[in-house]
Amino acid sequence: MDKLSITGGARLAGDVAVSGAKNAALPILCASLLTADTITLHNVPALNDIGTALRLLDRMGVRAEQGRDHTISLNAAQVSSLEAPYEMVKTMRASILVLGPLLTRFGEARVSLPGGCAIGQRPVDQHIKGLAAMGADIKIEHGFVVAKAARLKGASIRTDMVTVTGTENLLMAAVLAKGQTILENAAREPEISDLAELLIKMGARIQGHGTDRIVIDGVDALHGASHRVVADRIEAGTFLCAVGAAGGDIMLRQAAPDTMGALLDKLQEAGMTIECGPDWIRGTMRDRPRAVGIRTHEYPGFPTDMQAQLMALNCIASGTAVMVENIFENRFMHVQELGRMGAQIDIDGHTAVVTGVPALSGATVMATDLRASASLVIAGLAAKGHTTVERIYHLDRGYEHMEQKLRAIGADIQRVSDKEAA
Ligand SMILES: CC(=O)N[C@H]1[C@@H](OP(=O)(O)OP(=O)(O)OC[C@H]2O[C@@H](n3ccc(=O)[nH]c3=O)[C@H](O)[C@@H]2O)O[C@H](CO)[C@@H](O)[C@@H]1O
Ligand SMILES: C=C(OP(=O)(O)O)C(=O)O
Repeated sequence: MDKLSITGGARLAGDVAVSGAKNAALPILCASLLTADTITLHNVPALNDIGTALRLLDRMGVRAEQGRDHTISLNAAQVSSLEAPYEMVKTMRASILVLGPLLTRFGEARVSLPGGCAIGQRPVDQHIKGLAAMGADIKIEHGFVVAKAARLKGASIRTDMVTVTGTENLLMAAVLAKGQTILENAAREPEISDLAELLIKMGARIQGHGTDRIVIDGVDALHGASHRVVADRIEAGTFLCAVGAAGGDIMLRQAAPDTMGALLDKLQEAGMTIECGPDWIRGTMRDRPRAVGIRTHEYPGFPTDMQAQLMALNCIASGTAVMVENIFENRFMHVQELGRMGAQIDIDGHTAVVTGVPALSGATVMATDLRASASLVIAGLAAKGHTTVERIYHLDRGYEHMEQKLRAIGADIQRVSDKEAA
């Protein structure tokens, strides 16, 4: 398994091009199942999760052609399997996003039930409840969600909690359903709006995306379209936190600052100077950061996917930060590893109290999930001495060439592959 070897202390300065958003690209790839025409996507990030999604679609008979410059064309004219097997769903929970498209276009689907994962149980009961309300005969059988419906019917659906992939699955199911679907308590994440914009280009009739009430009038068929995936606000935020913790001056290009309000406010509160244009963000950090408290919340609140990275910054900030994780029950797995680097963090339930120390000290640490891994990298960049981050396959799931992008702005960071380490 690859590791990252980091020598901390370098100031970070320069330009970074932000990749397309993993969490927008994954539902958008699955949306290709909704039509027999070709969908052409630009700005698709080169990530392991995207590879997994393409392999899953390939097994179903979707033909994909990878062009240059992060472009992929997909054609689902010859779908031959309506099943998402366990081996794929277990490596990527977002595989559940094929359920809505398969069921609504082909009238049946068999998708392995995702298990829990490091950050929490993450059930998919709301996806199932919504599809049942649209008339699907849906049950759990031998670890699979098995669903059938001659044609889904529009329905009024209020999910019990705000769910991102739940909203996406129901949105994709509703675009080909008969009649009108109203999704109440819908998630408002920018990745949902990005998916809705592609669906509208394909001929779907959707209103209210980006709000908590989405109204969809089903159509009989969708057609081909092309679309550029929105910038990854979490990747951009991760680089800003790295500069916030290590010090420096970064220019993020191809970014979407309008999707990052809650984080940008907090970084300014921490002492970072932020300037933005329509598609760029410049972040400058000259002094030691000030500790900043957050409560994670659904968009437009502070994203849970940025909690771990901001915690790394708080570890070396002046003052004490109270950080509350409201979305996932077990998303403090990085705390113990940060502690091995000298961080002072107390956890009480879903609250972490981080008392900043003047400096962290490098150590060997183990990554446990995607954003936890990113927080350990940030801590390593800011720490004194040498840090090894083990098990970085989590990082490769969601960050495109992270170490190369960091090296280009002055970080001393190397990937050590299995063979070299042996
Ligand atoms: C691929 C993708 O886009 N992943 C993102 C998506 O995950 P994901 O869509 O899985 O997260 P959800 O928004 O569904 O989860 C929010 C909360 O609702 C709970 N829940 C959800 C669905 C359900 O049927 N039942 C239920 O109880 C979950 O356990 C969690 O506690 O949104 C999360 C919250 O912003 C992000 O951290 C993930 O990066
Ligand atoms: C939790 C995340 O992703 P996933 O839902 O794919 O596990 C993430 O992107 O931080």
